[in-house]
Amino acid sequence: MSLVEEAKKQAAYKAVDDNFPPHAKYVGIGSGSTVVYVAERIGQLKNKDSFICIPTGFQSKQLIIDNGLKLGTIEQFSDLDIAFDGADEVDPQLNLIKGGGACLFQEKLVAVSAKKFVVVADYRKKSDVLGKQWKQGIPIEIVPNSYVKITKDLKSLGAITVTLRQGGKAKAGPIITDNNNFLIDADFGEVKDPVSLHNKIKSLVGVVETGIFTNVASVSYFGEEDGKVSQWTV
Ligand SMILES: O=C[C@H](O)[C@H](O)[C@H](O)COP(=O)(O)O
Repeated sequence: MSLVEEAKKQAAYKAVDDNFPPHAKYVGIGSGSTVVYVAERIGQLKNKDSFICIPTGFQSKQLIIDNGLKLGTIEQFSDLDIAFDGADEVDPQLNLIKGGGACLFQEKLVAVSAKKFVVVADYRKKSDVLGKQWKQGIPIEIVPNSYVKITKDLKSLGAITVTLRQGGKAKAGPIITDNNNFLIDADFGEVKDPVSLHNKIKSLVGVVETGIFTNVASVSYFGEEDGKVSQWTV
């Protein structure tokens, strides 16, 4: 296992061990490569038949199924005891950039529905200020036919570059999210005021959600290069 992969695993295992409520009924499971180890650890719990897991997208649903956990939906269970998820960048106030894996709307829905939201990440995600480490831009989920208008609007708001994310080798054309939307990456450089930037972007017609998460995480676990796990809390 590579250093980064080991760091992800250590952070995820400790996050579950420290935070999983003994009598949890409803648990949110996020998306990405770090949360794979969260699902693995939760799948090792002896009482895993006593709670229901709520996914944040297709990959997350598969993780729940593959680890022998009970699956539910956010429509059925909208008050969660806890949720775990990864992040692309984390600042010391626990503002986050998320959506590098094209999931963000369902992730935010699950995160804000949980009494406690725990972030799991490796050492590369720590940052003084959002936008310093994660150079790809702020992921923004949009309704497909609004992309031309929103591209212009984001530039007016100060975006340096605005890119309609492509599906890569496996798909000619833009990536389609789990909610059948498009995804834009807008580079605003270093984001000094994430709440204000989120609010401005969110007010544009056609924007479904932004990948700026503020005032939602209460603790973040980071797997370090030396094999230890560090924590930031607010
Ligand atoms: O869209 C993806 C999610 O926001 C992920 O949680 C985020 O990209 C972090 O993923 P990873 O754990 O693979 O770095």
